[in-house]
Amino acid sequence: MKILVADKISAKGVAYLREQPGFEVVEAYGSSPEQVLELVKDVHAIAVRSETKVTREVLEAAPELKVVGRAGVGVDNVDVEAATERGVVVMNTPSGNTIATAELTFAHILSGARPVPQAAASMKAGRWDRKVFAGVELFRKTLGIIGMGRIGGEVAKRAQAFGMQVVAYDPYLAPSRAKAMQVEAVTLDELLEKSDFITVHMPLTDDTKYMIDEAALAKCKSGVRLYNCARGGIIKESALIEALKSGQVAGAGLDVFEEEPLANDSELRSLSNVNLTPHLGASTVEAQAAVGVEIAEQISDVLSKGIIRNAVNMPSIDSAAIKVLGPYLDLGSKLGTLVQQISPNQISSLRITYWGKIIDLDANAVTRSIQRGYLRRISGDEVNEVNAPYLLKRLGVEVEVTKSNSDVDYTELISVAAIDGEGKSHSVLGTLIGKAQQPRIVGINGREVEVAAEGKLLVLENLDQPGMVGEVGTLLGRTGVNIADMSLSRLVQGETAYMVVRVDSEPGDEARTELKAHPKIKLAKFVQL
Ligand SMILES: NC(=O)C1=CN([C@@H]2O[C@H](COP(=O)(O)OP(=O)(O)OC[C@H]3O[C@@H](n4cnc5c(N)ncnc54)[C@H](O)[C@@H]3O)[C@@H](O)[C@H]2O)C=CC1
Ligand SMILES: O=C(O)C(=O)COP(=O)(O)O
Repeated sequence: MKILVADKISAKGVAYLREQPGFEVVEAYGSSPEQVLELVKDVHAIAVRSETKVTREVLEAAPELKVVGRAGVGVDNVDVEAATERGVVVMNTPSGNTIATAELTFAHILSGARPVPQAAASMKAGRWDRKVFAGVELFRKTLGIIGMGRIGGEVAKRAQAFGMQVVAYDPYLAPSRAKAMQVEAVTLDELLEKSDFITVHMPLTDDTKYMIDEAALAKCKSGVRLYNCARGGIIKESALIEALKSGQVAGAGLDVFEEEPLANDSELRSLSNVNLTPHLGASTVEAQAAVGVEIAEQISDVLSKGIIRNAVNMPSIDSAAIKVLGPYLDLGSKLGTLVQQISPNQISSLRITYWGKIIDLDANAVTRSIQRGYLRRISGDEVNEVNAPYLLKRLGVEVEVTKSNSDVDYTELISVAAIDGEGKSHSVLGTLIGKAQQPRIVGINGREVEVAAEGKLLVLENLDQPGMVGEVGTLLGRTGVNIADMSLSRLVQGETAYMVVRVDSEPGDEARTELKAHPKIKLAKFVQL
């Protein structure tokens, strides 16, 4: 397995990757986009920070790629949509640099209140300017935090230690968390009107882009101080520059920019009331050691064990969960494959129902397995749990999931029904049997059957008449196909019955043609699980 470390991650992280048996590690920092295209052509994993851009083009140039690991939080340098389409897991290390970024934010807040960088520069220049560099106190001032996630929360604690009043705007903030953090949850407008200092801590999205623009700045107190250690573009730079010049904003501290690296001639560089750092939030020894090792372990787990943690494009399953879910994932994948083979090529939806123990587990992962199983014969190797939902959506197939607590005859039961264009349902039912949790098919199209969900199956719907089992047995025997197991079922005597025959080898053309042409057999499908 080849891993490209495209941005500088900690030496410990790289060493961890090198120690893994069968791993080849290539370190290539500061490569041009053209060089990246060349470097990725045979890699299975790419480790990045925020510098290397993993674009759609890069993903297309990497046919072997399984995982992109971001040693840090923001994945804005990765085309997550394109990765998802291609079944590439994108993962980050969400908490390793929280404290580092909260502390840098505080360094900026303090440097905005007390002009330490400017005073220090003046001292270095040989001056003693005591009057020029007076500041303001944080004590009893109001800090507005926009985005109360991991970093916002740590900034709040530090602000409280300084005796600041904290107000927060975060549309997804649970009232209980606001209460626990002793912050006042307010609307964005209230925050803008009340705050002496404002800091932003959320990702750059369509909703957050230019959240602080001319109109928002006009709502702020005159002399407000603003900080952005999250993502460039949350505060509109052109509006901020004007407000810094007019004095509406007394000072600003920026670690991130609309374009990085910041242009040499950016006006921000020449304003005396703004402090700039070159995207240093996560740049502490501790944070880099943490995220470097974390991403190395996560990449290794995906490649060697199939364990996915902190994925941003699929639900994560850790090793403990995999132990419990493993048999369900296997059953789900088989039910998906089976239902696809007994239904028409074009369906409009997949209806999945869970009963029993499974409803208390993370059924999301099982749903993805069913989707992957359904697509196995349609999309081949291209499909996995990451892109299965996307690929089904692209085919126009809706997926409906129901968890039912009604009584059933099994400890757990999964039903997968493919609904065709005419609304007709083609369904399979499966369960896990015994201590070994063996997957079993216990129903097909509303008929009870009982057959191990493995190997080669012949699914037959025949007229319920004497001698059918014998006829099928003779036909298969004559064409050299041995029967391993068989299950019979019917709804009403005299109507059609279902026969599920587990066979040791695939019936040849002769047997298939005969079965299909048989006047008493309405459906004959050979299914490989
Ligand atoms: N400067 C640097 O080097 C670093 C920057 N970051 C950036 O800091 C940001 C925050 O990171 P974390 O706290 O770890 O993320 P997080 O996911 O823990 O928190 C983000 C918060 O933003 C909130 N949010 C989302 N949309 C919002 C909206 N429209 N308005 C207000 N709040 C909204 C979410 O509810 C969440 O609570 C990310 O953009 C991350 O990339 C993170 C680490 C280092
Ligand atoms: O983790 C993040 O979101 C960061 O912005 C840190 O970026 P970096 O790894 O220092 O290039």
